[in-house]
This record gives sequence, structure tokens and C-alpha cells, in this order.
Amino acid sequence: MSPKARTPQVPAATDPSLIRNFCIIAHIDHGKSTLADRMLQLTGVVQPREMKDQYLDRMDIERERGITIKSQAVRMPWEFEGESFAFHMIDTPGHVDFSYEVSRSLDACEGAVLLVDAAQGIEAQTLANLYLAMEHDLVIIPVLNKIDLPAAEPDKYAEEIAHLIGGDPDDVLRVSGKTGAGVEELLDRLVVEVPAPTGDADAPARAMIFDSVYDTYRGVVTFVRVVDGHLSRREQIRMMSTDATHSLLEIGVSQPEPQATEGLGVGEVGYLITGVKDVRQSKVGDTVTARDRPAAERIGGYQEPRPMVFSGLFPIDGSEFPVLREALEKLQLNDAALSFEPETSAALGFGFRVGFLGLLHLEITRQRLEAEYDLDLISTAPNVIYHVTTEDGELHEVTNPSEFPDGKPTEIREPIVDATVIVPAEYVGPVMELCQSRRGTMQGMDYLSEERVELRYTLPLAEIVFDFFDQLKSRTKGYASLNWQGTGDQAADLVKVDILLQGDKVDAFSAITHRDHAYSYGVKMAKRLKDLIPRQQFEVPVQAAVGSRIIARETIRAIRKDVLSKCYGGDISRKRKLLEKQKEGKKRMKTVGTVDVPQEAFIAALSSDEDGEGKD
Ligand SMILES: Nc1nc2c(ncn2[C@@H]2O[C@H](COP(=O)(O)OP(=O)(O)OP(=O)(O)O)[C@@H](O)[C@H]2O)c(=O)[nH]1
Repeated sequence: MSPKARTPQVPAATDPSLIRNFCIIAHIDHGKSTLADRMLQLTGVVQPREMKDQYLDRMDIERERGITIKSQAVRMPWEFEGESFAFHMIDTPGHVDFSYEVSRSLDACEGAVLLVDAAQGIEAQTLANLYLAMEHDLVIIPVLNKIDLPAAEPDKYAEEIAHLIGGDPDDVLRVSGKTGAGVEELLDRLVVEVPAPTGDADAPARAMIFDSVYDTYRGVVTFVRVVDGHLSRREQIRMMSTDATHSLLEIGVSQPEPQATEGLGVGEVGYLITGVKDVRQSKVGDTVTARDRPAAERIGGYQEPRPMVFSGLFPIDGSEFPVLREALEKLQLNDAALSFEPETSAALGFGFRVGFLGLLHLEITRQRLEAEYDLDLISTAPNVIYHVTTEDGELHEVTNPSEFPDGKPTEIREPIVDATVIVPAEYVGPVMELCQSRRGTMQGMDYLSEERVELRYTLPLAEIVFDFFDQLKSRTKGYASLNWQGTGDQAADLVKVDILLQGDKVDAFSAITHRDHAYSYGVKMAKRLKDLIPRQQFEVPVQAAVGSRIIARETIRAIRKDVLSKCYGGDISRKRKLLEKQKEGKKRMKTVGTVDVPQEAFIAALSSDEDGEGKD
């Protein structure tokens, strides 16, 4: 956080009737950050010359990818009919993987701006967020954005929105985050339509944590929304899930730079700094109370984040294992959904089995580990959670192919999701084909308008975590939007495919697939390894097997790599150099059984399909 926070004074809006807490929910790229920027400017909390695009997307990685990962709360003053109000705007992430974070932010609000791109209309993520906001009983203010675009069709999409949420198309506000048109009117409407927070000011303090950030200089910064009572600067606080107590070093609000205050009252949204360094001491979803006058009950209603996808992360340089552990521990604070435990692989050495919300979450985490902690990593193929019952009646939870029990299971269950795809009508065919090839079952189809269709499918999670979204985009020229939500599990005919080198299993390549896909996976991996592994002194069979049955085989032919053969004559120093070089080369090899495999081969084999072929 910046040490020289210079911002205009915001009235100490301890009177809850003058507070409005809201968030902006939108599909990715519909302009949430740009609208937030305009609000910061119009309310005067950020001066024009300090303004930079997407002001709130602080983290470098967010800027790089252009997406918002962490929610953040900003306080803004607003004069309306002679009274000074204080807004707390809570920024929410827009991507499908982070719906858990969205739901936490929604809990801190009474209202939501439903922002829809006037040239695109409602997309899958708009719907998903809207349903979440409705579940949280938020007042919805529908807004069409980007009305300055020549391609904008506000009338058409106002109809679409009104059709969806009820009400009159004329009530759908039209704004441009870019030019600022309509944004003042939106702020006025927020004052009028969003209810003021309610809570018992005299009750023991209760504040809920909706975000927690690890800051290198200040330690853990915890974002809270006060529900009851008052948290004061001089108080000791208590985390209700663990009963741990901490002194407050600072309490304050973001405007958006941190501004220390004397305390936070009912309905206020701000931050706490306690000086704790241990990232697990400030849990998202927890309730903060005062040590000396603690509340009796925690604030309920939170959903624990559950990882859906697991992958092994291994440092390429084995000595970086402790750095990886520390880095994961630090990321965990920012990210309540990240879980990990140590894992050992014969092929890849020491690493961690890491749980993620989805593939984007995996990718972002990996990118942060590499960028912020300077680690080089290999990740193994993502795996969902399977429940396998063996003949002895025991139930195994399998998040890693290596845990897949031997022998014949009596039942295997896999997670399934309800997926919604919104797509122009002409692409319905290709989308249905794709869903079918991924073992999908159609649940329904609705026309949002004459040209746009909402398709609903139940699909196995394992079939969509890999490249489903990419496939969907390429089959619909980028027009489809996708959202999904876990809904339970179903029995499925799944098998573990092992890859063997010279008869030895290479653990990093085992995969759990549907029986119908086992053969194509086996053939593909065997081929890949044959191409990537250099010839050895002896013949090496590369096999794919289901149980003891071999389903594919390739052979790496033998070669005697005599580096000296080219050196006729007696230049002994040159010969020595070549021998040294060959020895160096050996060091970078991993030995699997009797076969030397360059680590690059593992990395290349595990990297995603460079030839773009799908799983089907
Ligand atoms: N013409 C026009 N472009 C806009 C407007 N608002 C946003 N954009 C552009 O739309 C793109 C996406 O805007 P962002 O504000 O980054 O969208 P976002 O919803 O915050 O995106 P995520 O954070 O990735 O979810 C950017 O290129 C913006 O410049 C607008 O009112 N008019």
C-alpha cells in the first residue's frame, strides 16, 4: 500500500442511514473496471492526474491479464439532496472460477449494479452473477454500458434485461464508462434505491471478513464489513473461528488509498491490520469480534470454498521445493480456495498436490508463482475429485491418479456440473455437438431473443476443465459464453491409464479417463514420449495400459551414442571435452527404471496439446 495516501476527507459516515454498499456485477469485459474508474473520478476520490485505467486492479498480474481477481472495497462520498452520503463500492471478479469470491463480496452489499454491454447483451456470467445477487436479496439496478459504441443497441438489450428481471425497459439506465455519460445519474439512483445497512449499533461488534490480502510491508490486511456494533482502533479483536486475539495496529477505509480512522461502525466497510504474518490467521468468511465484549454467534451464510480441480506442481529445480512451499503458503492468504499438500513423483521429484477452483485459477496461481517468486514449475494434468468404492466396500477419495485403487472398483462417481451456454442461434448445432462429445446431457434450451439462445447441459466436470471453453470459443467464433456450477456427482465408467517406459510406470503421466477415451489418451501419450525421449543404448518400449492390459505401444529404437566416433586422430583434449559434455548432459536426465529421460521431455509431454487436438 502506498505510504503517502493523499485523498480528500470523507465524512465520518457512522450514521448507517447515510451509507450505501453496492457492487458491480458483469460479464467479463463488459466494462466494470472502467465504470468504477469513472465513479472514483466523479466522486473526487481520485484526482484526474492520478487516474490510470483500471485503477482498482492493483495487482500486476491483474493488469497483465486485464482481469480482476481480488475484490476490493472503496469508499466514495456523494452529495444528494443536500446530504452527504458514503458509498462503499466492492469490486467483484468476473470469471467463472471465482464465483465464490463474488458471493463473499455480495454478502457485504445491499445493492448491485447489473452492468451489461450495450453491444453484447446478457452473457452467461451476467446471468450467473444476477442469480447470485438475487439469492443474496440485493436490490438490482440494471445498467447498459458502452452506449457510446456505434454498435450499441440499447433498446434491444434493454428489452432483453427487462424480460429477464421484470420491470420496464425504460428503467434500464444507459451509461458509458468511457465518456462518463449517465454515471452521475447512476450514483443518484444508488442513493435512492439501495437500502441503507441495518444492524444493531449497541450489540457486541461483529464484522465479516470478505477479503484478506498479504502485504509484504504491513502483513495481513483484512477487509471487513461491520454488521453489528463498533470496532475501535484501541480494541483487541478476536477471530471467532479460532478464538485467536490480536491487537489492532490500524483500522481504516480505502479511498482507494488506505486512510486510518478511529474505528468502523454498523454498515461500514474497511480494513484491519493486526500485524499477523501468518497467512492462515485471517480467514475469509470468518467473523471478527471484540475480545472484551465478544459476540455470541458468528455471522452465517458463508459457503466454504471447495477446490474442484487438482494438479501436481513441481519445481524444475528440485532445490526450490522450500521456496515453492513458502510461496504457496503466502498465496493462500489471498486465496481461501487454494489448498495443497506435499506430493512425491518418481519422475518429477518433490512437489505439491494443489487444489484449484478451476483452470483459470490454476493458470493464474502458476503464473503468480513464477512471476512473483521466480519459480520454474511443471504442472501435471488437472484431475477432478473421484469417489471410488472398492470390492471391500471402502470408499476412496481420489484427487490424483496415483491414488486410484488397484483391482476392480464396484463404483466410481465423478462430479458433474450444470452448464449454461449463451450463443447466437446459428451456432446451436456446433455447441450441441461439442457437449454431446463431452458426455453432456441436454437439460433445456430457451430463446433470450430471436437471435440468442440459452442452452443448458449437465456435463461431467472432468470433461470441461481441460479445453472445453477453448473448443466452445473456436466453434462459435468467440460468440459463446459459458458458466457452470457444480451440482453433485454421477456414476461413470472410468479407468486409470498408466504409461510405462521399459515396463516401469511413469507416475506423472497416469490419467483417469472415461473408458471410451482411454485408448486415444494412451496412443497420444505413447506417441508423444516416443518423439520426445532420445534413443538409448537399448530398445525402450513405451506402453499405455489399463490395469495389466496394454492398449498402446511404441518403441524407441536403440542407438549407441558414441561421441568419440567423429574424433579420428589424436586430439586428446577435444575427446576429453566431449566426454565431459556428455556427462553434463546426463545430469539433466531423470532416470525412470533404467531409462534416462531428459526433464524437458516430461515438461513437453505434459504441456497442453500443441497440435490443438481436443480430447475427443
Ligand atoms: N467504447 C466503450 N468502451 C468501453 C466502455 N467501458 C469499457 N470499455 C472498454 O471495454 C473493455 C473492457 O473494460 P473493463 O472495464 O476492463 O471491463 P471489466 O468488466 O472490468 O473486465 P474484467 O475486469 O476483465 O471483468 C476495455 O477495453 C474498455 O476500454 C464504454 O463505456 N465505452
